[in-house]
Amino acid sequence: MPTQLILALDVPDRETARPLLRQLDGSLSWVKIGLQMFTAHGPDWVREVSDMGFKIFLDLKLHDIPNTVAKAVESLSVLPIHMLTLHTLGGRDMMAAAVQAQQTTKPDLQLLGVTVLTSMDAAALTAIGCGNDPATQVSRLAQLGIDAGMSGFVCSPLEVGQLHADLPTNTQLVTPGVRPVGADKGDQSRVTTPADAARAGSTHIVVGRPIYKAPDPAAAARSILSELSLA
Ligand SMILES: O=c1ccn([C@@H]2O[C@H](COP(=O)(O)O)[C@@H](O)[C@H]2O)c(=O)[nH]1
Repeated sequence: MPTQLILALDVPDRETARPLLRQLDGSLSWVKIGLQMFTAHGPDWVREVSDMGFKIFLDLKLHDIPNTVAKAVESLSVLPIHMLTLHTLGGRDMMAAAVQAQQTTKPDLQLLGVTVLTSMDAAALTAIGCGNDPATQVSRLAQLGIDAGMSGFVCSPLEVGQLHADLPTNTQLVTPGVRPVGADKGDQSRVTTPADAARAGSTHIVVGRPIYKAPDPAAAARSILSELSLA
């Protein structure tokens, strides 16, 4: 399966998002709804984007005690979503409780564990008391997630090769931290190009600002898709 492109739709409101989605309809299958739009517009927005024909990656990065996360997964299971994130840092029991809730309520939902945020570099990990470099920490958290029954992970494309080698072959490896050559990195630290992410084995790449801030978002998306198809 070729690497899929997911648009991170981090815009302030529906009035901004709707025309963007209409422009991108036809070239894109996946839209990521994250904290900004979900806190503003909630489940109704998820249903609206799904009704437009997009597959939904709901990126809420759940992180709480096991019972609370499991109940949140149950509540979210009524929504038309295909992927949902939680933080692997919540630990094995939290992930296992989430997996159990997902299997009972929505067996086709992919639960993805966020490993080390792509905005963090080695110094940022040291500052929170983690002695591992990002690659070692990503591998450790992903292995914990596999033990808990998780179906995939969010990491930087820089770690995908190692995870590919270490994890079961059907593991979804979803990578933000992707920038076309010359694009502004913004607050991202661990980045590569779409082509390099595809060659490393990302199953999906997540791209936001380089598309929705581009003068022509549809052209920006087409260019990334073409880069993925040639990789
Ligand atoms: O480690 C992570 C986890 C999630 N994200 C999300 O991906 C997008 C990236 O947007 P860009 O504008 O392309 O930087 C954004 O929604 C993040 O919340 C991430 O970047 N890193």
